[in-house]
Amino acid sequence: MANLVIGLTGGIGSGKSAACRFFADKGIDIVDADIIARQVVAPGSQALKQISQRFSASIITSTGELDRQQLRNIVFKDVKQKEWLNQLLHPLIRQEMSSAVNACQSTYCILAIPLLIENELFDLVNRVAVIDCEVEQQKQRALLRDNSDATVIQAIIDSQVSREVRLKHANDIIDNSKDLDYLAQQISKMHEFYLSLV
Ligand SMILES: CC(C)(COP(=O)(O)OP(=O)(O)OC[C@H]1O[C@@H](n2cnc3c(N)ncnc32)[C@H](O)[C@@H]1O)[C@@H](O)C(=O)NCCC(=O)NCCS
Ligand SMILES: Nc1ncnc2c1ncn2[C@@H]1O[C@H](COP(=O)(O)OP(=O)(O)OP(=O)(O)O)[C@@H](O)[C@H]1O
Repeated sequence: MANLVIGLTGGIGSGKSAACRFFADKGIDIVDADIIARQVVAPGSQALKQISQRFSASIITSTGELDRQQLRNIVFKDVKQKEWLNQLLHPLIRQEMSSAVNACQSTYCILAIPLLIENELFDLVNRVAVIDCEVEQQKQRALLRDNSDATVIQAIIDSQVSREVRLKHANDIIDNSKDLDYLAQQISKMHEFYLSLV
């Protein structure tokens, strides 16, 4: 197990995955909650079966996979459905994250969790690092990346804590308001700092 677990968080489109790639380039083990969230609904899983029973069989594609776009459009338009999904998936995701962190080998590791603050997962990490940019940049980046309309992206932002609240919980702030080269520089500095702590 790594000596130091850094919880990396940030709103949709803030740059968590981009930041993780730069940490991984330095040999740091990454545990990514979004990847685990996909594994727990893999084809044939119990959770996927429960999702199709609640919504409709058409939420599973012909190849047996979850139609994520369809579920995204349902849950971010209806808070009750989102709560149901969260209650089903969050305990499973939490359990898998714990095991994955225990298996980390690098000097320190990164646990990237979009909802670290919302779900008060502070006991899983030693420090909280927030990847930060303007909300407008978040929206633009998420819109460019995802096949979602602006209303859905806004609904996701509204379901997460505000930038101000997130920053209040930060031990470390990673500025992602400029280009990716600038982000890489920020990560290099943060990497040196984390190495100095272990
Ligand atoms: C609704 C789903 C199927 C949509 O899938 P899709 O591939 O379109 O999006 P993806 O999973 O890549 O999530 C994109 C971003 O949306 C945000 N987001 C996802 N789920 C949630 C949620 N329940 N509450 C708030 N924000 C969320 C996060 O910022 C995340 O990084 C998926 O997000 C999901 O299963 N969500 C529930 C599990 C969850 O909470 N995952 C995120 C934290 S572990
Ligand atoms: N500094 C940057 N300049 C330009 N594009 C960026 C920058 N940082 C990230 N991006 C791009 O913005 C999009 C969102 O970034 P990324 O996927 O890393 O965010 P995320 O926080 O992981 O999002 P989510 O919470 O939705 O999973 C991606 O297409 C990414 O390549």
